[in-house]
Amino acid sequence: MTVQTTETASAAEFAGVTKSYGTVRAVDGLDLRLDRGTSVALLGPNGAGKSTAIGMLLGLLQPDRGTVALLGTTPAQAVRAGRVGAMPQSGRLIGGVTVRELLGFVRLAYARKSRAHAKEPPVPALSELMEAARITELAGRRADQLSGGQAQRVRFAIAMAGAPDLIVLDEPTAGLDIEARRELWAAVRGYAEKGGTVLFSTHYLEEADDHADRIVVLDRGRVVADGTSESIKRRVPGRTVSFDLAGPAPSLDVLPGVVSSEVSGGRARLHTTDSDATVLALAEAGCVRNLEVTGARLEEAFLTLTHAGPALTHAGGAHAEGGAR
Ligand SMILES: Nc1ncnc2c1ncn2[C@@H]1O[C@H](COP(=O)(O)OP(=O)(O)OP(=O)(O)O)[C@@H](O)[C@H]1O
Repeated sequence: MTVQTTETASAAEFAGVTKSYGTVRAVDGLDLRLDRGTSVALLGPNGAGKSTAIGMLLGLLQPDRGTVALLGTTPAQAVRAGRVGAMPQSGRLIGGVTVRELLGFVRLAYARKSRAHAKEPPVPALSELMEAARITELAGRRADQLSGGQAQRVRFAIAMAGAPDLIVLDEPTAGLDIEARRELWAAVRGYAEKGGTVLFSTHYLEEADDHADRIVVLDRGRVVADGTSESIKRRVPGRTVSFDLAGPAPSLDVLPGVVSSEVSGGRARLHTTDSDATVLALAEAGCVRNLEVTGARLEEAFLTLTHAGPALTHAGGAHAEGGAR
């Protein structure tokens, strides 16, 4: 039998976890194991149960059934020991202090704790923390007078202040512009590259594609897909044919193989189960330029796998790839 110490245990583990609010079952029999040193994206349409799962992982909510373990202990113990850093979806930064003062205060609280438990890793220096979160130039600014992107990076620095083994980010880039999103992800990547474990939820599918080693798709509280981005895309049969319309558009939906179509800004995108036949028919119609045939994108896979899409083809049938779950 393998003995799991807190050092060798998985980063997080849900076993048969269920949580309801009244008659709404937000999380429904969740089994999920997150390995250390990985970046995992939690995807799902609104109401899929992502925040509820994260709330239980952080010990903010108690499961009705099942167990949640965090770094080999209970969520409450791991959080109290500063071993997990969290960026919740909402929450204002306190007013009247500068970013440097706020971070200094949080860091000091962790440093005291770290001295009290000599085994824990030392907390990072303030300058190191600000550099890692890309907020050095904000040090003298009032914490309650920052833009959305700046405030998120400060929250990220707060999450990092205790040198955590795991960070949990609940929709970290919601409402941020492209530049602010890029800055935040650069900071998260820096943490992951040093071996940190990251769990994040997002509605931006390209963020999951770009920043996660593994994607877990939830729908109605259940796991409906689990694997790499590539493996999830492969679950959607067929391919996407895109082209610029060069002339009046034919009836795209009736072309051979086509199951759906959309036209936007003069460019058509067809989802087809027989790309060869579709392309031949388009060539005969002679109305296409800049033709491109690609596999399904994560967005198509997501829409197919969850009730957010028109077709509920696989819901309820969890599919795991690799690793222990
Ligand atoms: N405090 C609450 N009281 C009652 N119902 C709740 C509560 N919190 C969540 N729910 C319900 O539980 C379900 C799961 O919600 P949850 O917020 O976990 O989903 P989510 O995937 O995080 O959604 P979103 O992407 O919109 O943030 C939804 O049906 C939601 O309405």
